[in-house]
Amino acid sequence: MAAPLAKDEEDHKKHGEGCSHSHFLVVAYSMQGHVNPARTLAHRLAQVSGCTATLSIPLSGHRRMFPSSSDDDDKEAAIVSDGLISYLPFSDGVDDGTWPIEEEDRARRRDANFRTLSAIITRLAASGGRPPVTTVVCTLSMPVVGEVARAHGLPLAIYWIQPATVLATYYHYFHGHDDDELHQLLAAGSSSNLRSDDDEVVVTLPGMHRPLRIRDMPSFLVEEKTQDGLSKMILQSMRGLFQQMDEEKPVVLVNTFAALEDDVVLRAVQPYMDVEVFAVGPAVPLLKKKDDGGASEERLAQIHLFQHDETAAYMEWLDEQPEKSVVYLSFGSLLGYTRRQAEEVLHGLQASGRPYLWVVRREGRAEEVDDLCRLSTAAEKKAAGMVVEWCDQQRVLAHPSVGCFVTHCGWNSTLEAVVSGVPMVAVPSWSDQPVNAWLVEEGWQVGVRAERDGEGTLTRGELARCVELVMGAGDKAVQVRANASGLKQRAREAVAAGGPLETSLRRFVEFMQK
Ligand SMILES: O=c1ccn([C@@H]2O[C@H](COP(=O)(O)OP(=O)(O)O[C@H]3O[C@H](CO)[C@@H](O)[C@H](O)[C@H]3O)[C@@H](O)[C@H]2O)c(=O)[nH]1
Repeated sequence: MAAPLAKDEEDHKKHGEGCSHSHFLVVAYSMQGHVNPARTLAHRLAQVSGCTATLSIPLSGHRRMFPSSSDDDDKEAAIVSDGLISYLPFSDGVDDGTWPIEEEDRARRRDANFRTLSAIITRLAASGGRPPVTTVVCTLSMPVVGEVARAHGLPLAIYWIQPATVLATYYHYFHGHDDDELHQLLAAGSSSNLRSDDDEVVVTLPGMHRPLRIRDMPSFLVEEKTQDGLSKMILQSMRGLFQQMDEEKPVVLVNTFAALEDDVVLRAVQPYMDVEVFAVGPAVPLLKKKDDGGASEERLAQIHLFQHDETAAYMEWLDEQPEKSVVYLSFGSLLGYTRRQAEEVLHGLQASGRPYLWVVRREGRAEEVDDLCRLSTAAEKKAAGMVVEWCDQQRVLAHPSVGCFVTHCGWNSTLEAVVSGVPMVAVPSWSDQPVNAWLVEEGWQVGVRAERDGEGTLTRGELARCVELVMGAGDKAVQVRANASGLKQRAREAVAAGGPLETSLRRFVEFMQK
């Protein structure tokens, strides 16, 4: 997918030098859950008339996306294009995908990130074929991106790639006073007489009409006193992001759409945050199918940061399964399995009596889990299920044989299931996932939340019970499936040509041109 005539160059020529042209530099971390929505946003912006977009992620991830791209340290990275947007990496000077722990290392890498991101803006301004960058879009919290934008005198937009409900929760948490209801609840939750699974203890955040329980809150807030180093670091960086929003008032783009969270954006976010908020989701490219009707978007091949299990022939296997019969299970791109959890999942899937497709990434897999996966893929089990290391999840969820998604409720996975109308069994783990599970179960009623046991494991019995609850013949299952297909329809209306997503993106572009 190497360089030359890209749509953005053509566009630039077409619009001529004097004409107002927007070039969005979208910056994201090298994580699948960040790259996917960032790339989709960049693609959609590039399709707005007079717009160009470039996606920039750390070099470590860029190399995984484009294995054949230049790897020579002395040379400038080649600009890659997929015909719609360009890709140019930035570098932390180490480029091995690790996170810096030591203060000194962190400062060094931050300097390198600043220099190389800044160089991208300079380079794009100098390259004749492309218009200069006019807006920098930063995915969640990346403080250095704001600094670079400031240094170049460019406006910054924050791209919130989680639900508006999570945005509202953090906002009210960081803006709470000591006597604030939310703070009292969380403080009480971490003391001995209240447990985080206590259903009686609820809080209604300003502007939200449904109450949240402690267990529905983002994990970083609930565990503030007990959390590990990584969670502390993430909460700290979220705090910084909200401070930045208070001080600089950047535009905020949210990966959501009206049918999911209109009331939250209007009542719990917009009146409090005092910034322009644009709903630009769902950031899930639609697969073009014959019966897609109004959906005009064509999906460019998904880019994966993980080795794609091409040999597993899982799509062919899905073709052989009856309609809506398969349980698809994946816990996203970050979580791993303990031996016990893998055993419980395997037996739970088998006990469900339905065909299953299970993703167990090699990375983060306990060694002993390997045998289990071999066991599950052995010939005699093949009719029952398949285990793959990584799949094209968006294609899997769009496959007619898939009847249920057992998910950790990463926001991308959740939206992908919504867009495909697949009912969910929610097994949230950390970060925004408990909130997302609450939206699935209580908000839109398109799935059920599974309970973990005292050790935090999803047991085989619970898994089989929940799968039956959404795939079986009971009233609840029938209702959940009807809701899921209704929401799919509304997601399609949101992204249809001339629909609310297009309007919102155009309004955002116009706002940035003022
Ligand atoms: O075999 C697989 C498994 C996953 N995916 C894709 O990987 C992405 C995973 O994203 P997500 O579902 O959001 O999960 P995480 O990778 O865990 O994402 C992190 O980032 C998200 C966005 O901030 C948060 O919502 C999550 O809680 C956080 O864990 C999705 O687009 C999937 O389609 C594949 O393509 N193939």
